[in-house]
Amino acid sequence: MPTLPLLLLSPTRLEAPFLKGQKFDFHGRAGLRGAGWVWLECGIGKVNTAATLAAFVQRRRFERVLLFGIAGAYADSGLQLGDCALAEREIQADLGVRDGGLKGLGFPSLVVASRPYHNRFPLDKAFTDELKSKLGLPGKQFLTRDLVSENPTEAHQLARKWEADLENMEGAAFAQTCLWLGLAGAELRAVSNMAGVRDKAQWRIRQAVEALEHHILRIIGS
Ligand SMILES: O=C(O)c1cccc(C(=O)CC[C@H]2O[C@@H](n3cnc4c(=O)[nH]cnc43)[C@H](O)[C@@H]2O)c1
Repeated sequence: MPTLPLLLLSPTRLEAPFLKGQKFDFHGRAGLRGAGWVWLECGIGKVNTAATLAAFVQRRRFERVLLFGIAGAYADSGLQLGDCALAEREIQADLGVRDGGLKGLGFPSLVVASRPYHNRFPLDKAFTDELKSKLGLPGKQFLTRDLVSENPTEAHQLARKWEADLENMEGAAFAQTCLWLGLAGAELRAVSNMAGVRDKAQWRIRQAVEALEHHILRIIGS
């Protein structure tokens, strides 16, 4: 029996220039079909990501979904520019009250199999562990916000408050949507910048995308 294709998502097509496949369009989002995989651009930010994923899987069958892209590393994460990591957990850092997140409002954002989730969403453990050992990458705590850290002090405070290693703008929405829909989700990020550093001369986007290329091509077996 044929297995279902792997669904790959990235916020922009700039993070996936190395994928070659049959082009398609999904409500203005770029897509590609390859042997055993489908790639879809999900857009920047949480709303774009959750909406695109939920709409796309409504009429198509997938078991496994991998979100990949660039990200900012927090200074104490042990991650350097160009390094990659897989998410053990995603933190939705925008929701609820400043001290206490959504628990402070007294209700969860999601309940699955009687388990409440507030601001922290695990990625699928089996899929993530498989990728960690196949690719030799560490598992880290990822944090998602609509607003990026705009200076090192803000980045440091966020990292300390949430015990996070890496900052991005989509992952928590992806992890929450996967949990809700019963999809096995994993997330791979390459460090393009240190979080809070806005000087693009200090960013290494090309190096990060090359690191993504290395790992994604291994995953899809190209
Ligand atoms: O101009 C800035 O200060 C700035 C800071 C962070 C990111 C950007 C972007 O335009 C990229 C957003 C895009 O890439 C991911 N990303 C990459 N680095 C970070 C980060 O340090 N904090 C949050 N997100 C980051 C993000 O997931 C988006 O898809 C501009």
